[in-house]
Amino acid sequence: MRSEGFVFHQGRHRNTFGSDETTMTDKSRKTKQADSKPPAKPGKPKPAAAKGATEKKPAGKAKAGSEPAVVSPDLALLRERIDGIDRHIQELIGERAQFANQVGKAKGKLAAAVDYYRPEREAQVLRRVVDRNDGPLNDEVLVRLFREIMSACLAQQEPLKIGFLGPEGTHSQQAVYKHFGHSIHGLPLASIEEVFQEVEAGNADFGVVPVENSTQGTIQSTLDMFLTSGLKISGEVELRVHQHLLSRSGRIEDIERVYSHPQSFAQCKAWLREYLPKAEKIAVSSNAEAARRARNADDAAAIAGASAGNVYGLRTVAGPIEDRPDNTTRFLVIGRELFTPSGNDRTSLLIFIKDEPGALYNVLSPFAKRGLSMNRIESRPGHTGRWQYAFFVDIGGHVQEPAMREALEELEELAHEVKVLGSYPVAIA
Ligand SMILES: O=C(O)C(=O)C[C@]1(C(=O)O)C=C[C@@H](O)C=C1
Repeated sequence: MRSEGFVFHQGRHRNTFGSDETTMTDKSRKTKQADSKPPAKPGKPKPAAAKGATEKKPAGKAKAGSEPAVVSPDLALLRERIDGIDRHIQELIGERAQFANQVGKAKGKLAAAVDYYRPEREAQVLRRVVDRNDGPLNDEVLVRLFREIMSACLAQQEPLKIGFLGPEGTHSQQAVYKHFGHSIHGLPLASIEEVFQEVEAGNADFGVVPVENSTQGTIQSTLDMFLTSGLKISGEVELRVHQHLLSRSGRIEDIERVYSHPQSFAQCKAWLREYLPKAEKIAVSSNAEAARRARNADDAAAIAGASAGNVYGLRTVAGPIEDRPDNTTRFLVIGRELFTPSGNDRTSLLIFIKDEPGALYNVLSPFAKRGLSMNRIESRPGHTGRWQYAFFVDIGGHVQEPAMREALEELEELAHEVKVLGSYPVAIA
């Protein structure tokens, strides 16, 4: 049970764009994460020391948040350097955008924005960013910045249209921004089913849907959609999910009912038992919907992400309040086509096994034989009537790579039916 790591808040919480959502790659765990810690007390940012310059304390005492009338020469010099670097960065971003435009033209006259999008190339660019990173900024921060640059470069053609489980302020929306950057056109939709439908109909270029949570397990409704949908998985996003208790008044003593999505209630079970054992718990379709309802009464609260609090003007009563501090949700990006290998990919398969002894062992052996690792296996009723189970399996590799291609050919003989749901880059930072 959680005994520390959340704080009760008194004021309206500040916009924490991106700072409450980080990922859980091995590399990121190694680096010190300012943004994966519990909310810190407000403090003055520390500038990184510029090469060859030492910062002396400015003479005279300044009030917090203000500066002495005469700025010290050292401070002025440091700012001059920053100004120069900013000019340089800006020129380079402009130059990059021009080249990205030329790349777009080199692709020929394509029908729509989605045809210019290359997730495998973006993954390669971002992996290089991570490989090059020597600090002081951590991998997540740098990946986020470069994501935004690529997002803006691509949007020169036309912004991508991305469907997600709305309304505004959901963790799904955060996952959209994390994967595609902010230069997109987001389409908040009413259900996961609708996200699939809008991508199938071509009204959205891609959709982002939650598939599993580290605390709560699989989101069955998403997996079940793949049983009948022809859509392909083109990416995955891992999002550190922090839950907050949000209300209009910001006072815990006022709260008699709490709205949230069932998954979020489950993620905060111990906290609720300890601090709000008597409050009525009301399940709704999303956390953002919970926040929307909580804004209408002082005795109501919502469990949701910080961004939902910003969207609906709620105060943070306490947070983060999830029982497990590593609470992470994995989302899938769904689209209409398969993309080429990025060099570090995962393949998701749906395998309908034959109703015979050893069937599961048989269907997995073609991968094991070739050293292809299985990251995940999940069984669901097959919905076919005749065949009892469908297995969702994630394997390391891409369908266009020889070992995977051979394994799939062998598998075709052993399984009742095999559906390739997608081959896509492994989530980055
Ligand atoms: O390399 C490409 O194909 C590009 O279109 C350029 C670029 C980029 O900005 O780096 C932009 C969009 C694509 O999704 C991938 C990369």
